[in-house]
Amino acid sequence: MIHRWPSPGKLNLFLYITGRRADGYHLLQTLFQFLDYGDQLTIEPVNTGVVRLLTPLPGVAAEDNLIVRAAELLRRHPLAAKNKFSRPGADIWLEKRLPMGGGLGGGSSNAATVLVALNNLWQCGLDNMELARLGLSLGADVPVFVRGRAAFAEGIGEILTPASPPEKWYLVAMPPVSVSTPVIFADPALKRDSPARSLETLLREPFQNVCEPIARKHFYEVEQHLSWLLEYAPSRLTGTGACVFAEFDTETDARQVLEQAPAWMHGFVTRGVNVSPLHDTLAGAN
Ligand SMILES: C[C@@](CO)(OP(=O)(O)O)[C@H](O)COP(=O)(O)OP(=O)(O)OC[C@H]1O[C@@H](n2ccc(N)nc2=O)[C@H](O)[C@@H]1O
Ligand SMILES: Nc1ncnc2c1ncn2[C@@H]1O[C@H](COP(=O)(O)OP(=O)(O)O)[C@@H](O)[C@H]1O
Repeated sequence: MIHRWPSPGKLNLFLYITGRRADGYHLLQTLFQFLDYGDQLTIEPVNTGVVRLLTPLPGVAAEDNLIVRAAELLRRHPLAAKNKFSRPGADIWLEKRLPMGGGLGGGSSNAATVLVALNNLWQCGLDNMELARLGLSLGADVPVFVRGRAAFAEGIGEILTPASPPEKWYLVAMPPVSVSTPVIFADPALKRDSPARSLETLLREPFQNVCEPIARKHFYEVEQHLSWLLEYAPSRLTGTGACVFAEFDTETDARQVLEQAPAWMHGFVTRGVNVSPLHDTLAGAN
């Protein structure tokens, strides 16, 4: 049986850095919301003991692909041995819509979708907490996608408090550059001393992303896209970039601005959602 699973994008509605851990990782305070837009994974569970990704991503070796790494992690988990297949394996196809290095969390979301979907299809019986813990070893943003609730994240992204920000409409613009997260985090000018504040306080203040001035400085395309959007609506960088988003109260308003966009700007309009489309699918599968 072949199954289709959504792998949604995310936005960081705000992002502050409050310090660093001893290992150099940055301590964040960020608000995650999902997008009703993203990649699609088609998964066929098979009893071969082999995980295959049949749609390679240019520039990413299969063994480095977060889809394969997530599936292997679950396959080797002691509890996965108890699953319905004697030799759990999977054939996986990816329809990629989220730009890589876009700050929309595509790779992390792909990993989370594989963990949640294969846990269901192989009937491993791991709970979301255990899947999120497994996911954290693949990337800081995997746990929020596994848990599937909009959340205020602290630590390096793994301390999650569910949140319910307004579900606005967004015009997400995709500058044609891939921003590597370490490039932004390595810049000495990055503001790393924001005071740690409560979610209530942060929700009352104007939302900011401290990575934005760094991404604008390093990448002309980010500067160009953000400057254009700011003429029409409140707009910010997501994550460490490259994507930027403008927020609107209605879909019509967002679409009107996209229609006026210059030829060099590519983007899409979608709604922010506080429950991940992945979890809507999971609820339907059970
Ligand atoms: C900062 C965020 C906000 O969403 O940026 P985006 O990647 O979404 O743009 C993410 O948490 C990023 O998560 P992710 O992209 O998975 O980063 P990882 O692969 O875990 O880490 C890549 C590298 O970034 C640096 N890094 C990452 C996360 C963090 N809190 N502090 C760091 O200093 C480390 O040098 C690490 O080796
Ligand atoms: N399945 C995958 N989808 C996207 N990127 C992946 C995947 N597997 C590994 N990667 C690597 O992870 C990097 C970050 O990708 P992505 O999560 O899309 O960006 P971001 O973290 O900026 O949102 C990519 O540049 C790529 O090298």
